[in-house]
Amino acid sequence: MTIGVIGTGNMGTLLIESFIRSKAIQPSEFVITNRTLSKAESLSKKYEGIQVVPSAKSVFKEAKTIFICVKPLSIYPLLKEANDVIEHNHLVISITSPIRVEQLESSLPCPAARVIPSIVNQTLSGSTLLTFGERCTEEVKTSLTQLLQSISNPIEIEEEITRVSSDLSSCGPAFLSYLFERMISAAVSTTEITEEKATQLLTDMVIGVGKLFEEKTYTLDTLKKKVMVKGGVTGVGIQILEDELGEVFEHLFKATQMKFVEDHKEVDPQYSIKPSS
Ligand SMILES: NC(=O)C1=CN([C@@H]2O[C@H](COP(=O)(O)OP(=O)(O)OC[C@H]3O[C@@H](n4cnc5c(N)ncnc54)[C@H](O)[C@@H]3O)[C@@H](O)[C@H]2O)C=CC1
Ligand SMILES: O=C(O)[C@@H]1CCC=N1
Repeated sequence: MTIGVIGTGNMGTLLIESFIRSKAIQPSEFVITNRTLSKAESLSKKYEGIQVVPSAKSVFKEAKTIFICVKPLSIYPLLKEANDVIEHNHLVISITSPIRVEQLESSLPCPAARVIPSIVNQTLSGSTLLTFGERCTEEVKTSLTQLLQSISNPIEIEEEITRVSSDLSSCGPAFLSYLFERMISAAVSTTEITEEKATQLLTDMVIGVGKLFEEKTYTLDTLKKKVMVKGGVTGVGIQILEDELGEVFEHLFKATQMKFVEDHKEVDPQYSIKPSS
């Protein structure tokens, strides 16, 4: 199976390396390009066999299944530039949230899908958010889902829950890292613990909690109850969280929804189909 990747920044590189790590795709099955070609070339030096080509158009000539891993506004011009070599049996996969699959298919002669990855996919875990265009046949759906299963838990999502799903799955690692940093700095500023020791303890704890969830030992609620011994110290901490967190997460999800509307306002004029909501 030849897989094309256009754009080898953070996410393009992550997908290539994860598919290779999972052994789902051999380096020799990749045809890749990047605007700054040296970035793609450094990947082909790291993984012998990856083929680097000079343009998006060349990727479409060499591969039928193509991941487009560039910023939202760059997608439309890229598809237009490659237009005369895109055929009905290509499959175009975009990895960004503010472009709907209908918008992609409206500017293509072939099926399109959207796969929003997460930085955690590089550990061959976490979700990928999957949405199929109307032109995707059952065969296309099955083979793309199987491919994604090698690096993630593919979850099919409807357009309406795109932003919040990506907030949880793809932005979530950054949100949690921020919260963990705040926990560490508060621990350091209010007690005698060093930043190094606090970071070590928190990191070990997070890895352990992840493993407990992976082993399905506890749900969020049962884990919380197990630690919260009656009359104990955890309950005192949870009470502070309940009293003081306020509506911070409601505000967060509202703010990202508003940013999503702004992103669509920029991207939508490029496509003939406007979003329905
Ligand atoms: N960073 C993250 O955790 C996630 C990002 N995404 C989405 O992935 C997309 C890419 O994000 P990043 O990889 O972080 O960005 P990035 O800026 O690291 O990578 C984009 C790459 O595309 C290349 N590029 C741009 N136009 C090109 C063209 N016409 N032909 C060939 N290469 C071209 C650039 O040179 C750059 O290397 C964004 O739309 C983002 O929304 C999706 C899920 C998670
Ligand atoms: O398009 C998205 O939703 C992702 C989430 C993080 C960056 N881009």
